[in-house]
Amino acid sequence: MSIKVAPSILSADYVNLQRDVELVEKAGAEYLHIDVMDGLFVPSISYGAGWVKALKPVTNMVLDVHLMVQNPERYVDEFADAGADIIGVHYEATPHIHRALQMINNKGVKAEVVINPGTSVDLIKPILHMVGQVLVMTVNPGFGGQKFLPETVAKIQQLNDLKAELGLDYDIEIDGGVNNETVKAAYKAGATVAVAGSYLYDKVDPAAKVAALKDATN
Ligand SMILES: O=C(CO)[C@H](O)[C@H](O)COP(=O)(O)O
Ligand SMILES: [Co+2]
Repeated sequence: MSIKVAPSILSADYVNLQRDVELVEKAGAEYLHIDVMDGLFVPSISYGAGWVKALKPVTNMVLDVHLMVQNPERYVDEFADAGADIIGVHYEATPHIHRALQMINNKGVKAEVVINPGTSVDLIKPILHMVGQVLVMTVNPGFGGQKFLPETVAKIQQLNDLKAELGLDYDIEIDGGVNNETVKAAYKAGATVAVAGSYLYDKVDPAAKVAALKDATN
């Protein structure tokens, strides 16, 4: 089975957002990745729960919300109520990662923990049983268009091994610098979902790029 594709709207044309969303959905993308940035955890400010609410009725894709926000537990209810299907919180963004994941699970939303390139998988072992998805950042968070960091592949492999060892069933998502070449090693190591922003949207034909990611992981 090929990798699930999660286009990041960070690189889409905001004035023609519905068009760009429909393009990738028709091409077979399963998730829509929504990057929320607060100007504190990461330098930029992007968009909030209002965008999730607006996108909910125009797509059947899984709304995959990546909170790059300090103390994300402050916003869990708001994003869940807006229609998020998955809410991801950074291990590095809160001293209360367990509580944040509890809150997401209590809302009936799939909980995701996110780790930066400098964060070890060992640190999230105690909470892996609480998540439906782990997001391994393959760049440092905050910006689209960066280069994939190959040293993150070992962490994907470790998470895949742990899944079997602990008898758990989470998806492993990768985010940052993903294209039809970099996706290959990550898929081989166990990645099941690939976020792609600039690769899909910066140049021509996002639909062909969705197909290329699937072909590269077939
Ligand atoms: O979380 C993110 C940035 O922090 C984005 O999802 C990611 O950067 C996607 O962009 P690209 O595919 O261009 O690297
Ligand atoms: Co992201």
